[in-house]
Amino acid sequence: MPDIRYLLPASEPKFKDSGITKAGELLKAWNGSPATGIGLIGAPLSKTSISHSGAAMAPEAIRKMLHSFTTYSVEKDKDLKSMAITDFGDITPHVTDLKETQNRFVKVIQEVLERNPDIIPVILGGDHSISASSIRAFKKVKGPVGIIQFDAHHDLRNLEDGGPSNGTPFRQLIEGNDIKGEHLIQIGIRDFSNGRMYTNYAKENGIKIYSMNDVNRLGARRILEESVRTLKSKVSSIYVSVDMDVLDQAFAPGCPAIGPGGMNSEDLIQGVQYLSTCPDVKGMDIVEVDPTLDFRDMTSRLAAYLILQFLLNRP
Ligand SMILES: N=CN[C@@H](CCC(=O)O)C(=O)O
Ligand SMILES: [Mn+2]
Ligand SMILES: [Mn+2]
Repeated sequence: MPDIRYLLPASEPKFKDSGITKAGELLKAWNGSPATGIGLIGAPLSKTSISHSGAAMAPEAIRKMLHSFTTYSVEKDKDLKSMAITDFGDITPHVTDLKETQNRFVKVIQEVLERNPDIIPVILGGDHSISASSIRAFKKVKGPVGIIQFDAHHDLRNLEDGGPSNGTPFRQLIEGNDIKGEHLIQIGIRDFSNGRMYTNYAKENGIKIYSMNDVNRLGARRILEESVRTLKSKVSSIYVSVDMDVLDQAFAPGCPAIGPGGMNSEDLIQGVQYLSTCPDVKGMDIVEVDPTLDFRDMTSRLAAYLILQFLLNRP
C-alpha cells in the first residue's frame, strides 16, 4: 500500500483507540505447532437442519462479532489482551454428501485435538448435528466424556425418519456407544418444543433433564454446580454443548427454532463463566446461530461474548 497519511486498506478499522484492544485481535491463525488455551474450529454445516437454516455462516459471523468487544473485563479487572485464541479455521464440508461431511468433521477435530493436546476446543456450528461428530472426536482423544447440553430440545429424535440431523446428535452418540445416557445432562428443556416419546427415551436412558421450570426454581448456577459434581465422578472430562435456542426468543432471534419461555442471556453468560472455572470442562460448542435470520447480529454477538466469558477464567 502506498504510504499516504490517512489512507488505509479498507479492511483496517477506521478508528483505533490506543487504550483499547479489540477481542477480535486475540484471534491468531494456527501456525502448525502445538497450541494452548482456547482454540476455535468452525464446523459450517446446516444442510442437516430440519428447519431452514443458514447456520453454516455462523463461524464467520461470530468471529466478526469478536471485534465488537474489547478485551477488558471490568468485573474481574482483568485484561485478556495478552492471551491468544488459536483459530484453526473452518472444516470444509462436502457439497452434497452429508455423511462424508460428518466423517470429515470427526477426522479433522480428532487430528486437531491429537496434535494440540492442551487446547480447549470451542467448536462453532453449524446446526446441532455437528455435536455428534465433535463429541465423537473428543471422546476418541480424551476418553469417556460427560456432556452438559443447554437446549430447548432433547435432540434425541429417531434416526429412521430423517437420518442424522440437528434433531438427533445425542441419540446418535448414545446408540453409537460414544456416551452413556447417565453422562448427558440437558438444561433448559421447554414446553411444546418436544415429544413425549423423546422425554421418555431420555428418562429410560438415564439422561438427567433440567426443564425451564427447574432453571427458574433452582437457578442455572446451582444446576451447573450439581451437574459438574455428578459428571466428574463418572467421566474424565466434560464437554459443554450450547444450543443457542435454549435462550428465550427475545435474546436469540437468530436461531431457527426460537420460542418463548427460555433462559435469559445473563443466566447463560454467568453459567458459561462458571464453567470456565471448572478444570474438568475441556471443550465447548456453540450451535444453531443462523446469521441470515439474526437481528443486528444479536445472536452472533452473544455467541462471541460467551467465548470471551469462557476465556475469562483460564490461566
Ligand atoms: N437442534 C435443534 N433441534 C430442534 C429443532 C429442529 C429444527 O426445527 O431445525 C428439534 O429437534 O426440534
Ligand atoms: Mn434446540
Ligand atoms: Mn439442539
